[in-house]
Amino acid sequence: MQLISNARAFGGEQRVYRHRSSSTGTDMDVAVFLPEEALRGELCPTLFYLSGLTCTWENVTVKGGAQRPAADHGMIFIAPDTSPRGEGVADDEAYDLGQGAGFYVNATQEPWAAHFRMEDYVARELPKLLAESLPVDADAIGVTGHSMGGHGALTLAMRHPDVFRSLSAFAPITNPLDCPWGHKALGAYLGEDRAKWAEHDACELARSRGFRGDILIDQGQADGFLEEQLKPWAFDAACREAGIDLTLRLLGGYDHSYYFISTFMEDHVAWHAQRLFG
Ligand SMILES: N[C@@H](CCC(=O)N[C@@H](CS)C(=O)NCC(=O)O)C(=O)O
Repeated sequence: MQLISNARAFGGEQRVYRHRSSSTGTDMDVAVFLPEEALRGELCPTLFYLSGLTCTWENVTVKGGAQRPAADHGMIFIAPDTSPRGEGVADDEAYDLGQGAGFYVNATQEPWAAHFRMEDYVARELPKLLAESLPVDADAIGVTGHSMGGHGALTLAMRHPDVFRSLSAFAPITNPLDCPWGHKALGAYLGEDRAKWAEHDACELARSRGFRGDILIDQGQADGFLEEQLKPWAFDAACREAGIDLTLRLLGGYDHSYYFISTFMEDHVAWHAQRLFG
């Protein structure tokens, strides 16, 4: 891993690394906040934050406000990119497909299949690479995310319970089988067989695989994507059916932006800290 930047923050360090990814076949950038404990070499619980459409590692790193609570709890905070990037990588003019919109799946369809392998990257390659290179406690990794990244957090945690032990999300896409973003992206990456989409639908996964812990979701009630794209009530119903303990907080007046995320980031870091510190 090549260190691209490093800045002191809250007694720790905010770093950005670049590394060659065997999953995507591209260089990937990833932001890593290390608290003071990690700088001393102590193994630390670690929270992955998966970002939404159009984002890179940078949005949450500069606007999410995660560093102070991560430092307070002695947690490492990881912000991966949302897709492979670069000239040789397929793309689409729309903001909700291609670069910046990897949807945390392994694409099987052309022209995406060569590089768009974000599930392997986030759930397999990155936890291993980080645990080998930094004081990441591989037995204490949690995952959260926003919007498309909330979908990534919910689905990857349920598909990879050996990797992710605690789970929360901000305004997640909960039912891609039943929303325009989901139809477009999963159709493009996985093809038209809806049975393949169901393997990456949080509602379906709640019923088929479940999650052994409890789950926190925060959702702003003034979020413009709420009714058409996010549908947290669908996930609420699925969790009730599956007997999963979901805390769904509907927050009056909050929208889809990083003002919303930064307001509640502290609660999410604390949620994961309570579950990861054994
Ligand atoms: N650009 C899109 C919306 C994209 C969007 O809202 N992206 C969210 C994630 S789904 C985000 O985090 N944007 C980056 C930011 O706010 O820094 C639109 O115009 O409708």
